[in-house]
Amino acid sequence: MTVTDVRQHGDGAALFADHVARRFGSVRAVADASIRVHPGQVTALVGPNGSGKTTLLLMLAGLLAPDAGVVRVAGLDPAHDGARARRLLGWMPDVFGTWDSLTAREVLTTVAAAYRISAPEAASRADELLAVVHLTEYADVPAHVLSRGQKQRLGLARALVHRPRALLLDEPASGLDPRSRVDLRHLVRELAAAGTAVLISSHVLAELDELVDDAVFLDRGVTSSTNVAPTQGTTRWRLRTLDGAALAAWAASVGLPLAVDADARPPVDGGADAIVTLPDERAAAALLRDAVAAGVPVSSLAPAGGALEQAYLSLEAERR
Ligand SMILES: Nc1ncnc2c1ncn2[C@@H]1O[C@H](COP(=O)(O)OP(=O)(O)OP(=O)(O)O)[C@@H](O)[C@H]1O
Repeated sequence: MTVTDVRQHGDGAALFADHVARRFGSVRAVADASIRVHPGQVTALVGPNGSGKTTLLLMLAGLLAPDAGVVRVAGLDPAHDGARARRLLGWMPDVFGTWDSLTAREVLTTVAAAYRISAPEAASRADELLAVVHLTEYADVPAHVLSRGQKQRLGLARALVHRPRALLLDEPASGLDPRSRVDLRHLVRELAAAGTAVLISSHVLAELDELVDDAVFLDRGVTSSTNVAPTQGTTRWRLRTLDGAALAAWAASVGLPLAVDADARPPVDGGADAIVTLPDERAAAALLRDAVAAGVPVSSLAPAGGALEQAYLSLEAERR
């Protein structure tokens, strides 16, 4: 297969964007974005506010045409094969939208009808999905009565009505309580295990760490070169001691560089927090053993932030 063929057919990816760009007047919302999500894969689309995440998702969903570049959904071009591409795709926008007069159940059966799912099948699919997102008791309540988090859950159910092969989730966890976030994680992993490709946009990295297989970072409309796996093993560790002077003296004696931990909550009187950079968990265990043996009162040593957060910060540092 030639490079042109790969671009034209999407490289076997369920979701594929290659050097995609999109402007709004003078604003370059997406400048050069490339992404691949294969069946069964969960990928995070991570970037600061205004970096172009929603714009990129809208292009993948076929709701916005790119000015340049190639978008494919399971090999189909949403611009020319819109109906077939949409049939394969589930889209959960960051806000639920105006479906206010319909009940939760009607929202789902209406979407099912749009996908030409028969009425009996639509009714049973709606019941099934309302149970999945824990909204069964709200089935016959108008959607506008639902809370923000409940609307989010209904939005997720709506995206799943037609059993899509690829799923685009824009900030799906915003407004969800902790229980619903855990449920969302389990549901997304189940969908992926069944072969669905999932792309999740978020700037809340902590909740993505356990969920995603890899991540694409977007900054000012430009993706990092390709999908990157969250770094395995943690490099930055937060060390807290009850005696800052003892820690400083021991670190100096063994040549261990300590960095100030700007994010730490204030330590107890005389105590201190420091960031140490370590290659892996074995090094962390050794450091803890040696510090305690040298009489440093260490009260905790833990990874400073998740793997995704660290990958994101190191990428940001490289770009400065
Ligand atoms: N319809 C539009 N018209 C004009 N500018 C737009 C439009 N949509 C997005 N933009 C601009 O494009 C840039 C990227 O916006 P986008 O919504 O894609 O970012 P985002 O990464 O999803 O942000 P957030 O994390 O805040 O949701 C922003 O500067 C935004 O103001």
